[in-house]
Amino acid sequence: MQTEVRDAIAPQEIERRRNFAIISHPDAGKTTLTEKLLLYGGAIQQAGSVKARRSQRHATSDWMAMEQQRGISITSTVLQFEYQNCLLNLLDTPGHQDFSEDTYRTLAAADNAVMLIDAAKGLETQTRKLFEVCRLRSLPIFTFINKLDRPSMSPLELIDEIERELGLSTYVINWPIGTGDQFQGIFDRQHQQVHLFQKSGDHGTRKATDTIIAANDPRIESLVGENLYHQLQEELEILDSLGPTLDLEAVHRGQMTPVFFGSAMNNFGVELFLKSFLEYGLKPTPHESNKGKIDPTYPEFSGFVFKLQANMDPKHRDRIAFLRVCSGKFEKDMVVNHARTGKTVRLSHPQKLFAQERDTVEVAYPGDVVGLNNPGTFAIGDTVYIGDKLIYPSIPSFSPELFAYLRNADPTKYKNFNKGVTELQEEGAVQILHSTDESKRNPILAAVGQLQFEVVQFRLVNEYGVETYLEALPYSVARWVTGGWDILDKVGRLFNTFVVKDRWERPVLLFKNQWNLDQVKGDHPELELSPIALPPTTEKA
Ligand SMILES: Nc1nc2c(ncn2[C@@H]2O[C@H](COP(=O)(O)OP(=O)(O)OP(=O)(O)O)[C@@H](O)[C@H]2O)c(=O)[nH]1
Repeated sequence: MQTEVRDAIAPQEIERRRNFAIISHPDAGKTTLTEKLLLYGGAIQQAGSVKARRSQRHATSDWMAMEQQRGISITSTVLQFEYQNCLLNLLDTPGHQDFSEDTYRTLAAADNAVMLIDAAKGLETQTRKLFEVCRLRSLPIFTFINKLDRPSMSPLELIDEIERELGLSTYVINWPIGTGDQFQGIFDRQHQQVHLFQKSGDHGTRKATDTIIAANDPRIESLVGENLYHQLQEELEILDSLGPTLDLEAVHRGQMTPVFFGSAMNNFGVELFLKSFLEYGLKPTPHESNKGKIDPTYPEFSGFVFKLQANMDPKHRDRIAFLRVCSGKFEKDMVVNHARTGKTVRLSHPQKLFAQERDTVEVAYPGDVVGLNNPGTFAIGDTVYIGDKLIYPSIPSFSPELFAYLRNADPTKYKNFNKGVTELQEEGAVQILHSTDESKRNPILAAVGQLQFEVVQFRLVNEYGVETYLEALPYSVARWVTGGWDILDKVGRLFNTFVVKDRWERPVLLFKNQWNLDQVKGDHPELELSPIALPPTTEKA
């Protein structure tokens, strides 16, 4: 075990970092907003290049050819960029909702979430689901309501929906003046300024310079039109009288969300959002561990793995573990302790995962994410540390919604089949359950979306040389039995329920629908059922 105590890291390296993930429903504009943020950060010269780089990479990738065929993104990266001397880490997640398990895990490594909403649609299913995951972690949420240049719901209605349905209080930082064809700009309540909207002729591929005028400038009425001007005055009065003041502590506890309006495509409202996010967003936060909260200023290096990904570069058949740095300074080639195995590991070839480009990382600080070479060393949730033994909490699995037996088409390849299934399970590509009937050996794939199945089958052929077929099971809800097998034995037979076991041999109940689940809950109030599962704690230090 390494005993050398390192120097405390420069506090400004922690102070200037902000780490966040974007949660949204497909099509709300996540890619567009990401590109605009990178544009302001100077990480790219022209919006559109992230997508372009992605597709270049697709051309050289094999299993990710699926992404290209379907025009979806399965992989995720971490985009690091600087703005006004702050360093932002955007934990980018797959766009497609079938891969939301991946997003759930990524949220475990995020300090802040940006909730992106399409102004015409309001809250949508995927956003609600991801919001629930953020709530579990009490993540601060910054809301950006997008596409104001298109016909939208009323802004007051949008705010009301967030408050009512998510139980989140709102504080409006900027307010739209008109929407759709009538969209004239936004009112910045904090600086008492109006930013006039100009449609960007080039789809906002370059940075925009807003025309800003002071709120008391007499020209505003004529610039935005008499009707909208009066409407704005009325709405601002409503906001002033109803809305609470910005309570930063409540924001940081995830109970109040600062709200911004804009149009990512037109680069409008994006910079104002970015500036406020830097001001109010949480800096790298302390993380719970077996030794209590570990502050980012703790001088020893520590971090945890939140995601694994294989074959990002098919030429090398590589496997990457995404490590979130929690404390101390990460240095290339450092030797660290691996909490789960008790072994020491040299962290060689660390990578920065900007879009699809890889750069070697020499140093990294709390809030950063580093890509580590992973020839099977790391599993999701693993802690690495220097100094006193630390263990960060495991990363939960969420209820899958689709289930199918996976059958091996060629029994002579059973070894490859088993290896492939085990490795894909460890990587978190899919959850695996098993029937309690020993004669039924085939694993049950359990996923959030159909495409997860397809990726597993595709990769089993491409990486393990095994053809498989699926036999769908008619269930849509899974619940872990908190009390284990004993309580289940006491309860006796359950109707309309399929009892299976997870990879740790714990009981899981599958239901056809919510109604069946509610019925079982009603009939057996003594059964404690959980939609979330944590790996069993193998060790306490
Ligand atoms: N009118 C208008 N269109 C927008 C705006 N922002 C994004 N869009 C369009 O909305 C569509 C979806 O945007 P994307 O950025 O691809 O959305 P996404 O959320 O990344 O989508 P997924 O990849 O499916 O998750 C695209 O056609 C964008 O051009 C906006 O401010 N105004």
